Amino acid sequence: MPNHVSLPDSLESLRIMGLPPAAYYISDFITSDEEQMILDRIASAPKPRWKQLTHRRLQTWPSDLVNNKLIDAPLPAWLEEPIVSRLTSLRLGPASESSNIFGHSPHLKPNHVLINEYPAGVGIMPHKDGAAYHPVVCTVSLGASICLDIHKTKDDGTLDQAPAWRILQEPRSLLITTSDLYTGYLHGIADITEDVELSDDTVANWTLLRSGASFQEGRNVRQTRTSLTYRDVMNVSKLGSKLGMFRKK
Ligand SMILES: O=C(O)CCC(=O)C(=O)O
Ligand SMILES: [Fe+2]
Repeated sequence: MPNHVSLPDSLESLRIMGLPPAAYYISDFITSDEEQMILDRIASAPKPRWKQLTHRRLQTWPSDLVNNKLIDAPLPAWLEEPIVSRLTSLRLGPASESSNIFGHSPHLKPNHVLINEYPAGVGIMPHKDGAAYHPVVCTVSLGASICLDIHKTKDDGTLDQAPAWRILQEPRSLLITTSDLYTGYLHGIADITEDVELSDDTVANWTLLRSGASFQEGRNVRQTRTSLTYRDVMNVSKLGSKLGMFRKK
């Protein structure tokens, strides 16, 4: 297992073809050591950090949004490095003047991380991420592989239950979804214990996988998979720091 990563000069070669614009997949974005370090930090977070839903749990860093607003606060060091500097080093095109993926976002880098833990058999309902975030979403997967389903809406506005595309996310990978794919479609994860019929024909990012061959008979038996979703919350309130100032007086 390599203990370093080599990132491409441009994301263009890692674009997931056949999807609406645009999504990119990097199979080896962090090392196994980095993956384990982050999983350890997540596991050692104080219990009140977890928000327990019916079937899964999550953490939000630096905090929950209130009315789509983030109270200004830094991310903890273990979520900032090495991931954020790697994310902001990724360029969309080959030219040196080409923008990095957060080059048009309000804070020029992600300021918020959602940590979702999915036990086998548990997913997330198809949804859109909504208006709070700049439309660039970076998802780092930890622990195990899982399929993300992309859904269309039907002409009457209701959800098309059958996914239009599937993206397979391996542990230590990065998936970037932007623009139309972010705003015009829904994404979700099925509540199943096994992803099946995985192949070049059914998985949009098959040729970009670390190891398509490891999914024997096209199957991925689900294990606990944790994701880090990095986004830039557009509206940031300085309220927290102002309160801090008042307290000092
Ligand atoms: O865990 C994932 O890959 C998706 C999470 C997600 O869609 C969300 O939290 O909005
Ligand atoms: Fe989402």
